[in-house]
Amino acid sequence: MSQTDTPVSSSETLGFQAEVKQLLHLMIHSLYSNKEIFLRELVSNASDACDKLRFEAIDHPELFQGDTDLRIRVEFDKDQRTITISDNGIGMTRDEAVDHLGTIARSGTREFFSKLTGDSQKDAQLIGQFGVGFYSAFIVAKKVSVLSRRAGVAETEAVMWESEGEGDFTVAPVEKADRGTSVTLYLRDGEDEFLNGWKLREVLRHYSDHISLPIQMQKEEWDAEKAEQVKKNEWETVNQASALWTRSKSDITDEQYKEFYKHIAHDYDDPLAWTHNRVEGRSEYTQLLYIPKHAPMDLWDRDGRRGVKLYVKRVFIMDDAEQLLPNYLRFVRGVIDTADLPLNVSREILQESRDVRVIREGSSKRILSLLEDLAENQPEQYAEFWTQFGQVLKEGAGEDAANKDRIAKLLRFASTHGDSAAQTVSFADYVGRMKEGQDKIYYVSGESYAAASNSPHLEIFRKKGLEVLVLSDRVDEWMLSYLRDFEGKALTSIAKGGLDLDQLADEDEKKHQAEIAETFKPLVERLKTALGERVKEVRVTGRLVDSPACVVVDQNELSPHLMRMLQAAGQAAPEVKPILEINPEHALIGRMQDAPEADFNEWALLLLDQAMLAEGGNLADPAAFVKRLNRLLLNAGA
Ligand SMILES: Nc1ncnc2c1ncn2[C@@H]1O[C@H](COP(=O)(O)OP(=O)(O)OP(=O)(O)O)[C@@H](O)[C@H]1O
Repeated sequence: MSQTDTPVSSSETLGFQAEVKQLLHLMIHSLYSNKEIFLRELVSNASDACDKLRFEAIDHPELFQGDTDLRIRVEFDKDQRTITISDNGIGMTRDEAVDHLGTIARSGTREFFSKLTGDSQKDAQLIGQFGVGFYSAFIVAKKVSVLSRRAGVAETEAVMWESEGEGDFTVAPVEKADRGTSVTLYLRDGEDEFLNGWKLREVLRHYSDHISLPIQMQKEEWDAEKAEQVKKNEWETVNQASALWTRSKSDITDEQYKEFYKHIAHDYDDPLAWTHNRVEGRSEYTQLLYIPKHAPMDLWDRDGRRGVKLYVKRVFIMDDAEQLLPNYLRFVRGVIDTADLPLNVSREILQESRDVRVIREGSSKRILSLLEDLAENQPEQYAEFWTQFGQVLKEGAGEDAANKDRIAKLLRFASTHGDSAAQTVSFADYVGRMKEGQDKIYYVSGESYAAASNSPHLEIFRKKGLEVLVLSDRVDEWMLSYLRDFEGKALTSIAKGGLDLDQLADEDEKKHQAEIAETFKPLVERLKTALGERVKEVRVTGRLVDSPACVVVDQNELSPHLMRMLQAAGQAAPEVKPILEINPEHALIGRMQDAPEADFNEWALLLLDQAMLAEGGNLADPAAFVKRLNRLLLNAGA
């Protein structure tokens, strides 16, 4: 080997960030049954380091210093009981080693640690979602040494980072003849199975075959005299060493697709589905896109990591290329490799490029097709997808006008049909169950499933057996402002006034309603006087069965739920006065009519307040409500 590790000055001992200590502990205890993944993680880092160098060298070719054959090497030493993974990639300076190997800079770190339960089985699952990375070396190693020299810096400015994976690590300046990083693992007792060329090759082929760079090991030959494999002074490549996405689909096994996903997505779990296509013609690009099984920790983080890596003619250009997919598909992970962009493309150029627009449209369509296929042919998988990413996909109804109709078909909702909070009903299911004469898709919205599904507005729908979609995700109201109908059937809130159920009522019912309205006119007038400015209108309704009253707003006004959301977000929302609708058939309304004039005002206010509460609203003066309620209860008992 051409590298030395003679310290040229004293070393420094530094402490790990608290989370690193926790992660190390967790990893060693929970991933023990799958320990060979350390090799995948270290090879993956080596490959990323080479990609980074190749990218920096586009503008600074001198960084190569004549050595352009990027490769990864894996060696083992039976006597020392070590395994070394080395690369001639970008390398690290002292500060980079301290930052990258002593802390966890990833977004979502805090959420991750707050979710840990102490139950190692559950935590092992979580750690998979978090991605394990470099620290997985400590699953098999009692000590890890990282010798690294950043491309472009002097031989004397290399760094030696060492740790036993307890609370701290040391860094010392050293010399290193060539650029890149060597990670040496001093194996724990009992891990000798990895000190074997055959075993290492097997693990590499299994987990790292998709790596596009050559992974080399020393050739070995059987020595009959010694009766053992003897290493030769020659390197051989043990993987296919071609970028996976450039291979033809028929040459790639599912296992290879899955391993590649784990490499690029930093996920420990298999993906849910993927799509791999080469587009030729006016624009030329290859896409290999995956849908993960779990939502990443930073899905709702504005600065969260996006998942698509951009390559130009096989050269890695950037992670996180957010222009390649619309925001509502931010959960997709994968690679897009294009021949249409220059190697020195910047994020700014990406933003304006027509070619990028074409890729984005093409990729969105591919993902939507993949989802349609899942929904159609693997409904259980689709349900899994929906639980994890449904809320994000709903954003698409507003964000992607061109694909709005396709997205609408992919949406799933809770509904009164199944009376369950599970979002499993599509618009098509709903339309298929519509009653004769029904031309609208009805929905009710609220802060939670419980609040929405207990809304008094639902009573008449339940009575008539009309299905209503129950919407309670934060994004729903926003989505509804873009999605007004589905295949010509208007999406209609049942909490808005002017609900036209007439077409579904028979003649007798209509007559009955008209008579009642007439009979109760005087009561309505009294209520209007009593409530004054508090309400926009008071009227008799046929939509209630069990409740005495409810509040509604006009069709073109903001729903009370949306208004509360706007207020909670600190936005100015116009004041909307409610319309109070009363159920003349309710016993309480009968009681009111007979109440002495002095009590009538109290009853009126109580009726309005309880209708507001039932609908999920807040009362301006809750204490007054309680006092009034108690007084009337006492009177009733008297
Ligand atoms: N061989 C290497 N060459 C250069 N830098 C490296 C190498 N290995 C690790 N690093 C640096 O250390 C950082 C931390 O590595 P680590 O594997 O823990 O996390 P990651 O690769 O960013 O993400 P993940 O944990 O999901 O794999 C890397 O992002 C990189 O900057």
